[in-house]
Amino acid sequence: MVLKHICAPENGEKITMGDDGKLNVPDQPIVTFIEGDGIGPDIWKATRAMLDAAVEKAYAGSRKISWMEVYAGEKAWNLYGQSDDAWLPKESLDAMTEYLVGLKGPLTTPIGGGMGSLNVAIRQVMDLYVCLRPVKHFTGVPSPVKRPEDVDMVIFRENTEDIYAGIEWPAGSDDVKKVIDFLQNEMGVSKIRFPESSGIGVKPVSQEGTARLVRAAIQYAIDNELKSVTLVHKGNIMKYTEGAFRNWGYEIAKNEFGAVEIDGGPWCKLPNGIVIKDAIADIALQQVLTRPTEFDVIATLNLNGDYLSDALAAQVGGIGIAPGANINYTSGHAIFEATHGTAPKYAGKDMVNPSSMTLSGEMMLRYLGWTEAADLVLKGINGAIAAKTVTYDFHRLMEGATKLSTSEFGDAVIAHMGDAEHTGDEVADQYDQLAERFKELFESGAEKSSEFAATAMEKARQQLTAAGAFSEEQGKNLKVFLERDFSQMAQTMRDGAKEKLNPSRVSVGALSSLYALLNAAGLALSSVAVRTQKALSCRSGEITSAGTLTCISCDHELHFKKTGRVPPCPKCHATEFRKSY
Ligand SMILES: NC(=O)C1=CN([C@@H]2O[C@H](COP(=O)(O)OP(=O)(O)OC[C@H]3O[C@@H](n4cnc5c(N)ncnc54)[C@H](OP(=O)(O)O)[C@@H]3O)[C@@H](O)[C@H]2O)C=CC1
Ligand SMILES: O=C(O)CCC(=O)C(=O)O
Ligand SMILES: [Mg+2]
Repeated sequence: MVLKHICAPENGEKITMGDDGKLNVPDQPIVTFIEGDGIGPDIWKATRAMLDAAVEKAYAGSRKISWMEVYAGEKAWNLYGQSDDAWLPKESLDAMTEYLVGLKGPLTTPIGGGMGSLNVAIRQVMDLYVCLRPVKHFTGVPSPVKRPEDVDMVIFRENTEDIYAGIEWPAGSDDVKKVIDFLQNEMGVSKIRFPESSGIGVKPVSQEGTARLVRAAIQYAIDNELKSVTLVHKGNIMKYTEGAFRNWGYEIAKNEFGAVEIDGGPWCKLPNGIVIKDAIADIALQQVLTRPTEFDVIATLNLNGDYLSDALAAQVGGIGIAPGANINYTSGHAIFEATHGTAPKYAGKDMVNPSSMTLSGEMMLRYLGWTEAADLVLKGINGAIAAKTVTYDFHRLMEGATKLSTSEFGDAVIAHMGDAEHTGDEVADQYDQLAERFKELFESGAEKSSEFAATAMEKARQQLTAAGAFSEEQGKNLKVFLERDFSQMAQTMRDGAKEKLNPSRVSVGALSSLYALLNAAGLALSSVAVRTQKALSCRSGEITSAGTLTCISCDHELHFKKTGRVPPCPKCHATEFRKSY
């Protein structure tokens, strides 16, 4: 590809899509970015610093993003010669297509005339058919509703069709006269109230477009073990577009996912219990506010999705913390961007909340499989909000908060990435503390043997007991659990089953410490005593690190995302479990 203004970074490789439908992500992937108009440069600068810091902290230099700037909007217009096609240069579209994944700032769209939306153009040209917008409350964020924590939804907005397709003609133009003439004389339309002064827009909604959107939404609900998918439409009025969306949506659920109707339909249920239902858009807008717990995944058309995403964002603290992604799950192309626009009155003031773009970056890291870095971004944002160090939008609604600029907030988030982990359960926190101290002591010693590991673990217990972290007896119990998890994990890794360790869980608590230690020590710890299966099993009441516990009696699985206390089996009440990762 010959590039005029875009410079491919010297270091870095392309992300590609494999034949198996999975992304191949090198350790130094080239990721495109568009700064954007208005507040775009402010939030991009802070976001880049936060994402780079998270990646550096998570992977200590073994992974790094090679950012490549591509141009759109005002910056492109100035750079590419101030012509009509300079707003979104072809080479920018080509580069975003070639490099697959990007992060984008907001772009201005004039109202009531002028060029069409560049944002919509990127989605259409790259065929990014899903606009994915998760809406979730962060503890401590001010909200106008009583229970913002009840809002935990993901919007799947169709991104390439509907009235957003940009097929429209202005009132009085020759084109609109032709269209109205055709409608009246060829199609027998008599319902255009003021034909002489009407503008006309066209709303294409296809079966294929609906199917791929709804398919992605249902798959997401399955992958994330959610309870329902709601098709939101205005199909009572717009029967052959929005009504068809609803009908095609149900067909996909039945034909591709084995859904069966509940009580004669149209609601239906997948074999795993996920309910597929629908709601007319006006009442849906009320119900997401009054009964948010009844919505998990919302699959909807382009315009409805646009309205719903800003309205829902308000319930969890506003548009300053509303991330999003535009994705084609088949080709792998994905451009991540905030839900909000260019907020021109704040442009260049280093004032607005960058979280919307940073959380879009967090979604991007997760999309790349860089879960540990994504978790650190969340940890940093949670930490900054918990410390009440926030930007103006939250500050104006929070008691006793400190107001930070965009860049200062970014620095605060980076600082909080290093906070100690807390599980919320005191004993689980003590266990994580013991694991972390054990790791530190082991790493600081020159010797890397299993004997030294045993010494370091005992020393960690003694030090923390002396420091008052727990009692003598608690410390002894915790050490038994830690020894068990350590041996179990060493065995998993010794069996060459490192890949069985789900990386999304490895970054959490004791599991993270043990993983880092065993990963670094390698074969030196291969002689950690192999215990009997009995001694390696976990029992109800004990503490254990993140992982999967399988009931020895009925094979029911419990998925621990962080360190916690083992409960009795919720299915058969047995008390003994096998652990895996
Ligand atoms: N994907 C995209 O690129 C999008 C582009 N746009 C375009 O953006 C332009 C401006 O649109 P507009 O309707 O003003 O909507 P905006 O989303 O740009 O801004 C509206 C208001 O939302 C609040 N806000 C937005 N971003 C932030 C942030 N990061 N932190 C805190 N508060 C924030 C501000 O509210 P307050 O003043 O109350 O603090 C702001 O005045 C238009 O040209 C539009 O077409 C719009 C949406 C998406
Ligand atoms: O393209 C635009 O200017 C606005 C788009 C928008 O509001 C959105 O995609 O949410
Ligand atoms: Mg919008």
